[in-house]
Amino acid sequence: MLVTAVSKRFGPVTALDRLDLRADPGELVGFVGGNGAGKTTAMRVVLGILRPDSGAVTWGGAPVTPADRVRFGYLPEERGLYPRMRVLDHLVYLAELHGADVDTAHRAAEDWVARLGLRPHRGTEVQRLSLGTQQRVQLAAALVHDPVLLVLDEPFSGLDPAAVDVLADVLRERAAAGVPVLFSSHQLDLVERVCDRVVIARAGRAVAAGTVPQLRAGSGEVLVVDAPGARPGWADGVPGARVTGVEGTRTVLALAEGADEQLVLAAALATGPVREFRLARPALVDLYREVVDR
Ligand SMILES: Nc1ncnc2c1ncn2[C@@H]1O[C@H](COP(=O)(O)OP(=O)(O)OP(=O)(O)O)[C@@H](O)[C@H]1O
Repeated sequence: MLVTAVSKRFGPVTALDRLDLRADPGELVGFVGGNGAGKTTAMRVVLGILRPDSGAVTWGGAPVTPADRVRFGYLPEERGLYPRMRVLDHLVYLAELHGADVDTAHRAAEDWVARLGLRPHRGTEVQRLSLGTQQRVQLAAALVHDPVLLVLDEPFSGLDPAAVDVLADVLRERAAAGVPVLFSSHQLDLVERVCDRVVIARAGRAVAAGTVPQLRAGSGEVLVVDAPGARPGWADGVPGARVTGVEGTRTVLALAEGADEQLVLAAALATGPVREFRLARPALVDLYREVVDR
């Protein structure tokens, strides 16, 4: 699946600005970006729900057709299940809607019910389920017709840790089976853990794309300092050190070429006890901040 230079405006708002995006067969791609960066709009364009103002979406080298799209799996942002339908019936119905025969639809629905931990709920009306359980049903709905492409808008949101692990396994497995998988998420640690490649969007453009090691290229190591007594700005005077992130009592700093980390340590110790002081490779969240805040 290839998105080339797609633009989309809503009145005065430019949601997509010559966006490039691709997910190749067998690839698990994480699509990240701040609120309003254009992720949902891009996915809707891929699914044909929105028509782009310009640019192209291709599948297997040709413009995407409605027949292709029937075989795509989509988890929309506005979750859309029939509240009164029972879980298993709902999944069977959706599989049939996508062209599966009755037996295949039943088998697939039962398989996904089991896989996503929905067995106790198979006869329950969707509206009676907890939000996270509804989310599992919605995921099963995106998967039940054995899609050739998966496009998932924040599939991990609302899931408990066990369900996160199951879904991560499912997505990796689908990718290993040759399906291109594209999903959006704000959980950057998760994206870093599971994805082959990451695309970072800002203001409707892909501002960085690649594997996490590729995104790291050119940015040196970072210093992680945990100084619980430090006040904001504690590292301001240290030559060559720049704060790139703060998480709780931890500060992440980028060091310029030749900067002396011992000066950072001295500045940290001047604020009180230091519980952690280490050089690390930047995590995706650090790279993200670099790219998005730049
Ligand atoms: N139907 C619409 N009408 C008008 N503006 C829209 C519409 N859909 C999206 N937008 C605008 O387009 C921009 C991109 O929105 P989009 O939902 O694609 O971002 P996103 O990256 O998915 O954000 P989030 O992480 O908050 O879900 C935003 O400024 C949004 O307000």
